[in-house]
Amino acid sequence: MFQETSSQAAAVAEITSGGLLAPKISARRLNVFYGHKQALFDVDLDIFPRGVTALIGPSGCGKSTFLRCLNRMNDTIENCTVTGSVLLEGVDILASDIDVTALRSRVGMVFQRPNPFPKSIFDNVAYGLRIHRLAQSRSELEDRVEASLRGAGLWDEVKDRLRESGTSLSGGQQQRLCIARAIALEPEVILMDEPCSALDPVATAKVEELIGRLSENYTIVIVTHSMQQAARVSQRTAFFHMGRIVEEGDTREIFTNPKDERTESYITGRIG
Ligand SMILES: Nc1ncnc2c1ncn2[C@@H]1O[C@H](COP(=O)(O)OP(=O)(O)OP(=O)(O)O)[C@@H](O)[C@H]1O
Repeated sequence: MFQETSSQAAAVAEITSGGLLAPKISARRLNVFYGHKQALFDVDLDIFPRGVTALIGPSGCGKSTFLRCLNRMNDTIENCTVTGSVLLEGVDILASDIDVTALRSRVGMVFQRPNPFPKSIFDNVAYGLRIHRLAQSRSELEDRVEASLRGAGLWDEVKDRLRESGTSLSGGQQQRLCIARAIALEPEVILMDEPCSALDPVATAKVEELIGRLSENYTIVIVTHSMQQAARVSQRTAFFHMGRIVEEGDTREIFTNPKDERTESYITGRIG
């Protein structure tokens, strides 16, 4: 269950070396309401730079709601109110004067179902670069598209078909295309909401391997229903239950020596 690449091991060492690193993101007293229904209750969580933090817990416990707070995706949901603070390198991203478009280019997101635009493979990756005017010339655009596709481990599979539609790819390739689209903007943080739930085991393994490589350079937060996946890809884990964080910390510790009986029940399959 706990096979680590050397880079993941390095990330673990860095993250766990006496807590020397400042958190990349700190959520404090985060409360989220959908209308009158409260979905998160006073959630505090630090997310450390680089490496992977997994959010686990039973269905409806608030994992996706929490994830969406980290790049203000809850703003798009009518009736959703968020209180508390989410500090990204010390700056509260929930503040009213935050440029949400700029925030989302720093904190990218990959969704449960691969959602490529109905555009060519090239244009899917080029889209954000064009919108944000991140390439000054056609050749720079092409270079950045190639680098992003290489970064997502997809280049060799698509280099001869860049003009074909993104939707013509397999599900696993589409998800890696969405990851390429996210990393094209060189975000600092990548949020992943069950990125493998629609994929077969082979495609899942490729995306997990990719997550391991990306975690050398990016801070990754992943929601997963698979405890095996959380154990394989993450160095830190937070266990949510009924809108609260019950326990969080080193993944190995959470899975081998949980402190709270609700965590233990969940990881041993007694609640779920
Ligand atoms: N758009 C919404 N409108 C109203 N209630 C919502 C909305 N999204 C989520 N909720 C409610 O908020 C609570 C937390 O939901 P959330 O999707 O964050 O949980 P989750 O842990 O990600 O669940 P799952 O694992 O099933 O995806 C649930 O009770 C859910 O019904």
